[in-house]
Amino acid sequence: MSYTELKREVYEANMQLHHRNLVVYTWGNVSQIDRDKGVVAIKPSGVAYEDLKVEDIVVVDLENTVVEGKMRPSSDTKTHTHLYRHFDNIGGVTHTHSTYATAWAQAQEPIPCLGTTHADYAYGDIPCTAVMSDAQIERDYEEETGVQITDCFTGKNPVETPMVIIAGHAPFTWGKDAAQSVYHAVILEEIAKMAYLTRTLKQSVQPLKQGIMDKHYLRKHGKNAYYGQN
Ligand SMILES: O=C(CO)[C@@H](O)[C@H](O)COP(=O)(O)O
Repeated sequence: MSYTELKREVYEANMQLHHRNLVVYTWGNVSQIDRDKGVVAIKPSGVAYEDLKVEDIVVVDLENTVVEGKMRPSSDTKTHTHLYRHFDNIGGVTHTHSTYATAWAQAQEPIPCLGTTHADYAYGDIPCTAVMSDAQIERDYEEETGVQITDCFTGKNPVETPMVIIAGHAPFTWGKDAAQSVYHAVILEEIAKMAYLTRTLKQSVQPLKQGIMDKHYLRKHGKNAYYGQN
């Protein structure tokens, strides 16, 4: 894929965030990787979606060096590239401050699987990262945000749960490309809203039984969550 095609796909995905009302003003960003070229196209920092143009999309390498583009890449670039370096089966990453997912992130609580809608898209809780240490914040907040995400996915498959909430911050989602990472961001916001409303209706409601989660996982992935059998 040429840089032009990559930038076009990333531009369209960012505009989907805006059209789906998942972002306000300049919040959030979407990227996509071209693994053959070893580059990532990402939204420029501080640009309102209404003003965004395809040519504004910035191309960086996996060490965050700009290889094409006049604008500064998103302030979250290091988080995106960290995920691409550690999750080798993802092609697109989205970050938003969508209201309900961000509320769960600010509460520093994982989103429990309270219904089959959730079970269709994520296996078990949607994880919340651990609170970052002062040393991590001092070192490099954006890079350490990526570390917090990959740490909380130790032993978990990022394809089975393509979403996470960052304690005290907001959500990140991913997928096979930028468009699918945005799709997962839309789904996450709906799941977060349903979970919040469910808990508001009945605080003591329990998560789905494992058997139901397994059935939904089997239907979606064609294998048992635990046993990996087809
Ligand atoms: O999380 C944050 C700020 O808390 C950022 O994601 C902003 O929401 C967007 O930053 P840029 O991509 O414009 O640098």
